Amino acid sequence: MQQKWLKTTEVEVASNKLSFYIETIEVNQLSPLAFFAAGEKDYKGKRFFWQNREKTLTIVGLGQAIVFENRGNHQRFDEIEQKWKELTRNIVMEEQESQPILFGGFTFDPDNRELGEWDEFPQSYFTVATFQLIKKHEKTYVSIHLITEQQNSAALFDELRDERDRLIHAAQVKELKTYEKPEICSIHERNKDNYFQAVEKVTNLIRQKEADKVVIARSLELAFKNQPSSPQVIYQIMNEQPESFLFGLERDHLLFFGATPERLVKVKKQYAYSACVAGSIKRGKTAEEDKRLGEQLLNDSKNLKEHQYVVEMIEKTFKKLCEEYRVPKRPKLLKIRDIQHLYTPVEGKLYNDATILQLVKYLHPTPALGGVPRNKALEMIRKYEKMNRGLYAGPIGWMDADGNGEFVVAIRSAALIDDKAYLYAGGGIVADSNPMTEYEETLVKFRPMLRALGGQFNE
Ligand SMILES: C=C(O[C@H]1C=CC=C(C(=O)O)[C@@H]1O)C(=O)O
Ligand SMILES: [Mg+2]
Repeated sequence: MQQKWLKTTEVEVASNKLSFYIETIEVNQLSPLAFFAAGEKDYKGKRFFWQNREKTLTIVGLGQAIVFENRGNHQRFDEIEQKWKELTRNIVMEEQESQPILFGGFTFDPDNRELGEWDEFPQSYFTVATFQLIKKHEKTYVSIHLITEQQNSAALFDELRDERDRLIHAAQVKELKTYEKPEICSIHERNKDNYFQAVEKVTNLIRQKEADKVVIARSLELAFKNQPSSPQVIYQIMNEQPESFLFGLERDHLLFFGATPERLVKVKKQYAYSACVAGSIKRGKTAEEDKRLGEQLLNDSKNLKEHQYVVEMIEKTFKKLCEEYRVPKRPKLLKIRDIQHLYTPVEGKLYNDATILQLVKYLHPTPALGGVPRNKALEMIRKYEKMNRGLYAGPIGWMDADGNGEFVVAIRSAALIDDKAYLYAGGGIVADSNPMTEYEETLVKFRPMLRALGGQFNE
């Protein structure tokens, strides 16, 4: 096994008896998915996977050095921020190749009371992995994280080194493994009638000026012949959705995974980057038709309105948190495998004390997932949608000890629980929405997950 030892660090955790031990090595040629799969037996339910859209950063976590969970409604962003700061305050990591990463997600709406597949899930769920792989610009680092009260942990740390070497070896053996698609035995459109009623009701309320925009979603339930595995489905989205951000987050029996085109916010050295992604049309079957559909979308007043609400809200947030920022005047097209969207990137230089989790707190939910006005829209979603979104449409992502990180909006996503999967998709309802068109838009938005899970539809 070729590897280069980089650094072992021990830090005292502020205002606590804990110590945080970190050791990082650089390894040659290691497939992140194979490393994830190497944890199938011992770390299932305690793993995560992340890949950015540019494919310059992949992060895999196996095991949990620490878990931050929050079941309360409010302050959940501040609470995670404070816990992470406390844990990392004494870590000096500037310019390190590989840092400890806090990875996890926030549910869409902590005030939603609908029962279902998310009953066990906390409102925020973040972990630092025991074994963390980072692949950054073709270099791969594997770190061990141990957070413990124990004074003498040398023997324990040696065991972790052996375990790390075992995992790396197992991943190298499995490097080129391919996975079949799962076999579906039934697909059920849950609450389909309710969805049509909700869209109609909300459209009417918008026409009566009760709100400007509300995003209504629905879900599909799939049952499989055999229980699919997490590496099996992540493998599919890696092959099929190269233009999207990919994520997978396990907690006990649940894997939440997806391929989203929508960045909520990225922070790098005090610069913040967000994106307004809202307004949709399908891809064309030929280059010509695709171009025509794109032009149609760029000039469609209903979709432009859907989009504009998002731009206004993100711009307002950047104005508050940035000393300078830039918002293009007109949207562009963002084309991914199944769909094209209106897209406006936003960037700015943060005031010194602004943090990524503050941005997440202010931005979530943008009107691409919630609506305008925000609280009114959330009330209507709770009242008419009649499902619990769980992590769907919530912020999911990572941050490091220096405050850099990236969160995406967890759409084009599904929860896999044993031999069932729940897929989610929604769309922005405005005054001139039509229920059938919105329904058809959700069908297109289900495609990425449906395809990955072995579903059939006419391409
Ligand atoms: C709510 C979803 O998409 C949002 C993001 C992009 C375009 C959207 C739209 O055109 O309605 C939605 O606002 C979803 O995919 O489930
Ligand atoms: Mg739409």
